[in-house]
Amino acid sequence: MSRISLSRFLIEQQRKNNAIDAELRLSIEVVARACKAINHAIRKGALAGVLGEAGTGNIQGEAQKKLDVIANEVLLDANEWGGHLAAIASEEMEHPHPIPTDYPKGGYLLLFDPLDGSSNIDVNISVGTIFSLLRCPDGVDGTDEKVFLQPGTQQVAAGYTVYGPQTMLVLTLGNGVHGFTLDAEIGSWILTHPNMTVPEETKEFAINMSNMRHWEAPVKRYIDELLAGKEGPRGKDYNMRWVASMVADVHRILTRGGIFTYPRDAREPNKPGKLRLMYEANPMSFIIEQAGGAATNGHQRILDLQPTALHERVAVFLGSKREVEVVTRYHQS
Ligand SMILES: O=P(O)(O)OC[C@H]1O[C@](O)(COP(=O)(O)O)[C@@H](O)[C@@H]1O
Ligand SMILES: [Mg+2]
Ligand SMILES: [Mg+2]
Repeated sequence: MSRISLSRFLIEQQRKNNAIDAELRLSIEVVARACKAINHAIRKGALAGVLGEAGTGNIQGEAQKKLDVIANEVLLDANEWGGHLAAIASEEMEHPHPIPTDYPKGGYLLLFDPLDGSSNIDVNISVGTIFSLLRCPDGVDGTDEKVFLQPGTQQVAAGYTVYGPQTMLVLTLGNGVHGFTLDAEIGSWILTHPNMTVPEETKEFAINMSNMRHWEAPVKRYIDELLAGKEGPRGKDYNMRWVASMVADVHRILTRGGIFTYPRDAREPNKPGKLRLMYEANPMSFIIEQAGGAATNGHQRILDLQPTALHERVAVFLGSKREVEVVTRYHQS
């Protein structure tokens, strides 16, 4: 049986399905290539001296790990000369990054979380990269932050890489979700999980339970009911998993169903959640919806939210449709 590489898959999407143009295809290829280099650094770990703190902080006030900085640089470096982009935005940079004047430019905006789940790097647990692509309107300066502030419905592609027991890249171009496994010996992403779907029903949830005392009433009610199991109002026993890498938790949900939640809580009342809308919640919501699931902030569909800032935060409930519907309903009553 012939194997379908990411490159062949993307060419087919361009030529047969007209789902993407050449610029978008090349931009996705460049992101995927950079993720191979990040994978290489992660796999080397202590041998390459890449573990531990960088000794710096990002714009969000979070301490950066060495690999946060390395992954950001790898993605920037690859995409500024090889991508067909108008500008790049990252979790690790306060403002959009311009494409140098003498480099080729294009009509797309790339956003990424270069390393997701960075608290897990030093303990050898799965981490990931998340990315999102938007169009940059003609004649508009891509480095103007406002150009990035488009609702998630405007994404033309989104994906993530999970650096786990296998390295996988999961991608949507708005016509389904497809998973590619890195064949490290030949350096190719191979289509191994075509048409991934999230089952509508689930018995598995993901939340950081240690924050329970800070949750709002609808979240507390929802989780209490899951914990009550067969004897409770939901009438079944639920299992819980929390990797603390959104990428790994979402990948599990794409593979076998479940609900992932990172609600708003009372620890930092002025922040509507921990996760970032533009390069965490939006790409993951696009993927989950394309796989038949749902994603809300408890009140509204995440993809419909109008962003107001590049590093804006948002509450996240995503995964199996029925569960997302229940917790969203509880926020409305
Ligand atoms: O440590 P907590 O509060 O459970 O948060 C875990 C969440 O934070 C994150 O690690 C945030 O991502 P970054 O590592 O990119 O900042 C998510 O991947 C994960 O779901
Ligand atoms: Mg993250
Ligand atoms: Mg990160």
